[in-house]
Amino acid sequence: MGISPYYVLLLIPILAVFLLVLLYLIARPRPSRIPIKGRHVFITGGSSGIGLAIAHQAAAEGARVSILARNPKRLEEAREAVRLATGVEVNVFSADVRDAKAVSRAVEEAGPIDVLVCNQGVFMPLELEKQELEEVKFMVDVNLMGTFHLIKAALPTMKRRTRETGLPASIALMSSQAGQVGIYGYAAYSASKFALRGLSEALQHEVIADNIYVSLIFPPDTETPGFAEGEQERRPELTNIIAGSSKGMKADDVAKASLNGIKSGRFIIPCNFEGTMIAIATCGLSPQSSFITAFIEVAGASFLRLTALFFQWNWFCTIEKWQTKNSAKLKENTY
Ligand SMILES: NC(=O)C1=CN([C@@H]2O[C@H](COP(=O)(O)OP(=O)(O)OC[C@H]3O[C@@H](n4cnc5c(N)ncnc54)[C@H](OP(=O)(O)O)[C@@H]3O)[C@@H](O)[C@H]2O)C=CC1
Ligand SMILES: CCCCCCCCCCCCCCCC(=O)[C@@H](N)CO
Repeated sequence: MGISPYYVLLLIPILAVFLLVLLYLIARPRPSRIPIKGRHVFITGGSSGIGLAIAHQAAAEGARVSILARNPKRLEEAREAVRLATGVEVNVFSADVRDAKAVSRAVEEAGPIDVLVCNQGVFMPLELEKQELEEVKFMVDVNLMGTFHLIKAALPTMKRRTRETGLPASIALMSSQAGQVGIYGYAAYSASKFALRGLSEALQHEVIADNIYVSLIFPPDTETPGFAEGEQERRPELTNIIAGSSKGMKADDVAKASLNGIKSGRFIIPCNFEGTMIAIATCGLSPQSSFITAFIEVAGASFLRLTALFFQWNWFCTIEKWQTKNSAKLKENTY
């Protein structure tokens, strides 16, 4: 007599179903679809790399596209490239995002925005000790302050537009996997990208009543002109090794993941498999509209923490080995 111990096993699926139902009820913000077709998508840094790839795809999907960057020649080339590929005429705006007035003029001229993609960004990896404060400030100004300027300029008309059309809108910010985990060589860059997360979490609370969804995009190393130009050879070798833990991507694939995430109103948008793992490991107190992802976050928490600790262990070992090797070399050279 008595209850068979095997009944205990039944508890697992029952708990899982209970948890799924609970998460379905409480996941916030409520899921939404954000249409792109026929709507105004404004992309900063849209003349190169990831931004240009997003411009191409948004145009191909029937959006009205505007791009903003500094260099007018590169903007014209981008306009031409999108026209050749899709037949769509892109509006171009030359401005430096560090100049709040110039940003606000461009945004006004472009007209009300439905999807704002703050993608402009600069990256100069270097150990903080060797990096000039000027470069630190440059990254913070372009990556963080530039994003503030854009949102401040676009928000009032975006709000009016969602009220008038009844359709949800989106503000998407381009962070980086280096905005989820700080790694060697990225003290300044990571600071500028982590900051976007605080901005996004707070902003999502403030704009949900206006039917605006905030998205944060976290790409790994991506093949772009900006990445090819300086980063790969300039980057400290330890940064190369650690960043190599996450598989690199093509700009087109990052753009596809970004647009899919934006259209589904996702708060956090990972781009590759490692990115999905990092997103779950670093979910923290962030908004989550998908109850399925919420379920994975809850069920996977301890396992992913353990995995993350193994990654850190591996990285610290690499750093230690590297430094022992280098100090040996240094000694050789002095004798
Ligand atoms: N490539 C990568 O490995 C990764 C990139 N990212 C992020 O993705 C975003 C795009 O990167 P990626 O495509 O590689 O970069 P690129 O260097 O290829 O392009 C950067 C774009 O931003 C514009 N831009 C730069 N500074 C300013 C400024 N002050 N004002 C206005 N526009 C500016 C550039 O135009 P112009 O110079 O004419 O102003 C260009 O259009 C960045 O935010 C980056 O941090 C995230 C993870 C990985
Ligand atoms: C729990 C499981 C964890 C799994 C793996 C963790 C891997 C972390 C890799 C960090 C990569 C940082 C890339 C920065 C890209 C970038 O922004 C620059 N190219 C500049 O643009």
